[in-house]
Amino acid sequence: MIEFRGVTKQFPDGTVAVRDVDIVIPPRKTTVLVGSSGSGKTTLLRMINRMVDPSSGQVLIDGTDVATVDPVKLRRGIGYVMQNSGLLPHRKVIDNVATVPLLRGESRREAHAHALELLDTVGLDRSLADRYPGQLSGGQQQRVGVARGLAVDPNILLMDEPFGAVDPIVRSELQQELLRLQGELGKTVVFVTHDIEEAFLLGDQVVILRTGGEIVQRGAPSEILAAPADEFVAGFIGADKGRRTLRLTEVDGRRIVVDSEGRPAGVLAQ
Ligand SMILES: Nc1ncnc2c1ncn2[C@@H]1O[C@H](COP(=O)(O)OP(=O)(O)OP(=O)(O)O)[C@@H](O)[C@H]1O
Repeated sequence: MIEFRGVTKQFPDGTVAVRDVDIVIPPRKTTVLVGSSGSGKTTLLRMINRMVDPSSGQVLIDGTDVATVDPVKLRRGIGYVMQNSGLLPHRKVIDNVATVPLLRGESRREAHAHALELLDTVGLDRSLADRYPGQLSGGQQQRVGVARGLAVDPNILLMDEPFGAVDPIVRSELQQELLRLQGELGKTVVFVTHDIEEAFLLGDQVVILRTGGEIVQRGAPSEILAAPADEFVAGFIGADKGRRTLRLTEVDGRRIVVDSEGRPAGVLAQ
């Protein structure tokens, strides 16, 4: 479990990115932080692996304050997947995936065997292992990014707008792939997006933030859809515009999110 307790982050120039945030992130579930640009999502995510330290308050992982853990050690146990995949362009796919296992002391042979298995896990053909990132499509690069995030066999996977830079069809494939993976692996996933539909599709818990890093509402997608906390949330989910108004419906016992024209936007996991 990850817990934010009264966390505030003020940068040296005076910008308050996050203000007095409390969040409980349950294990083996996906929590999505969603909000408009500048609402503090990335700052919150980076406080989990100490790429950013809070100005006040605490971030705890399984009861331990991360401030007491060596950042390098901490990061080796937490997968991190970012937008544009963050791959090293001059290193082959296999070496990108094997980087952290090598740092952790696995032999080259072990790390490469492990990396090939991870390509299978994320649905990539092993024949791509010897290519360089620039020789892959955007969607393939993102899958390699996910494989690299999983390479340390982390309990926690942090994902910062990982599907933001690909076209809608590939994005939808990657979302489905993440749902499949999560069903198999059961990691504690913390996922950042500014896309509310993506948040409702992927999140067991959705945390909606507004500028200044304040939480406006948190809950299961069905709870937020059923009772938006205020006009900001209603506006964010489109309920005030009659446009893309998301609502819940039930088909064959499954709860489906549909838009105002009845087009399915996603299926709720629970
Ligand atoms: N190193 C920094 N120094 C000063 N201000 C910063 C720094 N990093 C982030 N900020 C500011 O903190 C606020 C929150 O930024 P953050 O990147 O967490 O937002 P975000 O919700 O992830 O936005 P986006 O969706 O655009 O990535 C913004 O106003 C940003 O300009």
